[in-house]
Amino acid sequence: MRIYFCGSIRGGRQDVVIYQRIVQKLQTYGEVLTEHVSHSDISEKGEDAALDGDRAIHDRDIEWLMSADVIVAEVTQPSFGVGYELGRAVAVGKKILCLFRPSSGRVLSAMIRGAETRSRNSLFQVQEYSEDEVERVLEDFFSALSPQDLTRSDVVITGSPCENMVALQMYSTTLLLTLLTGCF
Ligand SMILES: O=c1[nH]c(=O)n([C@H]2C[C@H](O)[C@@H](COP(=O)(O)O)O2)cc1CO
Repeated sequence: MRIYFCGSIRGGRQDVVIYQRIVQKLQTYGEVLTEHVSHSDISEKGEDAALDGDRAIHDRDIEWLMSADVIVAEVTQPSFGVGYELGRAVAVGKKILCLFRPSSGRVLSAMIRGAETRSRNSLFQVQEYSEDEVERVLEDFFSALSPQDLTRSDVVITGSPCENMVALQMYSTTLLLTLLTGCF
């Protein structure tokens, strides 16, 4: 399983110790693409972007994000980058878990809390937790994952299989007619 972990960098590094615990636990389930987010030698200045500056970080991370099976984000420390990553992940229908600690005294953005869908197989979940229960919260999340959750597709198909079949047939017929009329 490919896991993309989101955590604040330029938004503030106060929670780096909890990021380390999360990444360590995530590594028992699969490959954590963004392990560096938990490294204590990365400061609020961000990675040493020797390669090609911020564009290289952005393009690399978006490529990882799109290839990930599941996204786990620690959202207690507000971060533009994490918010952006979550928005891009929602747009392509990724399975997302957001972790928030109410003990921080912060109030989570409505654009994160309000994105939660409450159906049984919800793609976007917000989980409140306290530090001592972080491993258990992750265990519960991963043990409830179903194969359907693990989509790597960039295309979100919203219709029922039957509706999609009808749409495909109509599309093929239109294409055929266009080709035929183009020939005469
Ligand atoms: O140096 C970096 N490396 C990097 O991978 N990121 C990505 C991963 C994090 O989940 C997210 C953090 O965003 P921000 O720096 O705005 O807090 O952005 C962000 C930065 C710096 O903005």
